[in-house]
Amino acid sequence: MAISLGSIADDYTGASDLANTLTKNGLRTVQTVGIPDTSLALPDVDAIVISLKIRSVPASEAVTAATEAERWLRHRGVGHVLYKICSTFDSTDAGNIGPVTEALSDAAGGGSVLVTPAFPETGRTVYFGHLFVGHLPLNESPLKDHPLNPMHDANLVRVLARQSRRAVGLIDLAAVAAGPAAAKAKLNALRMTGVTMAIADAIFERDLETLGEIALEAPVSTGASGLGLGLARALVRSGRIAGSATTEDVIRPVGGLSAIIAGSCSKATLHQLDVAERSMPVLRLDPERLISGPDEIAAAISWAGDRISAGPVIVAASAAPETVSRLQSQYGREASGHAIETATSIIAAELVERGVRRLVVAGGETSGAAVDKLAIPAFLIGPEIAPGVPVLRSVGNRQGDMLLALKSGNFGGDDFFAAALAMMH
Ligand SMILES: Nc1ncnc2c1ncn2[C@@H]1O[C@H](COP(=O)(O)OP(=O)(O)OP(=O)(O)O)[C@@H](O)[C@H]1O
Ligand SMILES: O=C(O)[C@@H](O)C(=O)CO
Repeated sequence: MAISLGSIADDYTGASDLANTLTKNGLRTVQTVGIPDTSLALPDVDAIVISLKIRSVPASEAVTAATEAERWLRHRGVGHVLYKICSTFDSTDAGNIGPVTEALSDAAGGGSVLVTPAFPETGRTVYFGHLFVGHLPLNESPLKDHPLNPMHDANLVRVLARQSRRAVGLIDLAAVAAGPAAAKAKLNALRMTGVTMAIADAIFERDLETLGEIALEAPVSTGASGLGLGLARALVRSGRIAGSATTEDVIRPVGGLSAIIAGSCSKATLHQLDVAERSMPVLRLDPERLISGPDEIAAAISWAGDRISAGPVIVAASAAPETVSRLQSQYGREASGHAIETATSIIAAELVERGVRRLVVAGGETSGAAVDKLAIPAFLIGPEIAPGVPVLRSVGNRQGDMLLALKSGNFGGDDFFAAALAMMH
């Protein structure tokens, strides 16, 4: 199997977002959960996206997991590895984007690394190193209230520098808009001054096409789906890939029951839950009871069990920022997040035991915990439900074929949940 592009994604929803972008741009892509076991039969693909759950773990753990995945990819002949990060640059001053990028680049022999979270299709643009979410700078966007990685600085050169040993510079829009030669010259000029990581501005897809072309000349790059688009288009343009990916067969019906589990507390998910509540039963979990013992989990499973044969149900831990901060000040940020993810993953697994085969999960960490609990080793990529969210078909799991959607917290339109279920039969 000749794999042209390898990616290591720092969370599972991010991995399916990237796999969706690569597929839409012609690359036959598979998403694996961790490094695939040798016994797992993978289809013939152009790109492989290894999903890890390393966005919010200690930096040293993230580095170990990512470098192991990099070694696995290089052994399979992958020439370029994209470290897939969040389009809102979710991280803390302790990492993990800087440390992992440096480790991957060092493992590949050093050199300059392009870094850009721009993803114009979902409103993420970078100008003079400042990340915008729609019309708002990152630090004024809803990401300022993220439960695990609140973002308080839109200047990514500064954010990345705080996490990194290497010096960080900027490839500004003027250089990017002038095309690959000018952007490359800027990257080289930075390198002459000892700067080997560069945040790259990008506002339009053509900027990402430029960046994809120069990124492909190096062994490693770091970015979100926008850079994935640039890399995929550069590979197809170069003739190295036929660009023939198709998705329709992936959504062959699987039958069974359907359910939605939400642990994302993003503004988008909270609104999507309110909209879905008009047409589906929604159970709002009590997060405090979830943390303090198993009763709330048992009650949720029983509530869902009573309703699910009549149609899809939603079980949600999601809450507004004030409620989240109250809980976090009582139990700690990581402890409460982890306890809630564990609880929602148990509920997801129990529902699958009771016949759910079509499952939507909202939230990256929440999806990671659920997919791990279900022990799904890989996914094939189906058609897109909303920008960044494809239908996935499970591969190699003991429950048999399932259709899933792993929704990044901030993605999807108002009616996302109904739209997702409408594509899964
Ligand atoms: N009511 C709540 N109070 C505190 N924390 C919560 C609550 N509900 C969920 N959480 C936690 O908030 C975190 C949400 O992170 P998650 O990655 O799942 O969503 P997201 O950040 O919106 O999605 P993405 O990473 O895809 O953007 C999880 O750790 C989850 O367990
Ligand atoms: O890039 C994004 O915004 C998403 O794919 C993601 O990583 C959210 O978890």
